[in-house]
Amino acid sequence: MTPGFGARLQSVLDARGPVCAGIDPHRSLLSDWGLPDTAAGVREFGLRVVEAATGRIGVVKPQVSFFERHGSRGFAALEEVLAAARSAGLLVVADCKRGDIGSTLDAYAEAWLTEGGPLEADAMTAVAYQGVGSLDPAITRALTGGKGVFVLAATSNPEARDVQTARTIEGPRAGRSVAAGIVGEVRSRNTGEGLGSIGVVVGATIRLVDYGLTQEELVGMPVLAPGFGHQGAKFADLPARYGPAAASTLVNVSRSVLSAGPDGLAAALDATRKEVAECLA
Ligand SMILES: O=C(O)c1cc(=O)[nH]c(=O)n1[C@@H]1O[C@H](COP(=O)(O)O)[C@@H](O)[C@H]1O
Repeated sequence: MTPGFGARLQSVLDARGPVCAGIDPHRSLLSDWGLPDTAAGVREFGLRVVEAATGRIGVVKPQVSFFERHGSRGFAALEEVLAAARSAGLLVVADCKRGDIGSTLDAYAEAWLTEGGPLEADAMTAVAYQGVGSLDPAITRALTGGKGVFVLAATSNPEARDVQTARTIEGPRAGRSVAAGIVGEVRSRNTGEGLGSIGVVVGATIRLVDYGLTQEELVGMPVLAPGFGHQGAKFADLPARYGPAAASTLVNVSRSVLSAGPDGLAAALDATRKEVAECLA
């Protein structure tokens, strides 16, 4: 039987720590790295990040948008980056942030979560604005195929606050925040022992209490935490922000390490891994 994503992630967390490097080839970073703003440029950028991450950390998160900008050639580049990362033994979270009615969402999930597919990743990010139930086709594919899904719950960007702190008026979690409703729904999809395969995105820039969430509600499922560095969150905040859930929280770093450039990236990842480990000790 294929091991679940949660179990695979747990092994990676134990062996290599929680740092997840974003593969975010922003136009400005491409220029700083001396690469062209073309499909060839994003391909080279992605492969360099994979090379630096290999043996240093356990997880990478390619940001699909920066590849999609270059159309079919960008997607071809992304296919190569995904394959290189997976064959280097890295866990890959495709940051595609998909959301739609279930039947359509299933096709997105097929793209990112099918074993042997051209865009195969280990997990994908998904948006629950149409209800967590609309994501069930992806969740089912993940649970049966050893893959994972990270559902946006309380995101790192300030514009999301109104929507995500709004109180629901019906359903099993009536009166709770939208963010807490999503966390509860996602939580109920994880069954069995150990770390679940279906997780949530909870930005490191926010205070859980402001979003009607508790740290305990996050325990047992993977948490993807973006917002460190450029968006202002500090690694030192990790224990206070996530409490007991910090042990299963992926610490995403994108621009803060990518800005070190191709020659400085390996050292930046080493330093980040060390600093994060110290903050969690
Ligand atoms: O799902 C995500 O990864 C994500 C969710 C969120 O709430 N905030 C957020 O910044 N992200 C992503 O995390 C990365 C953050 O990049 P930096 O701000 O450069 O570290 C980007 O790829 C964002 O798209």
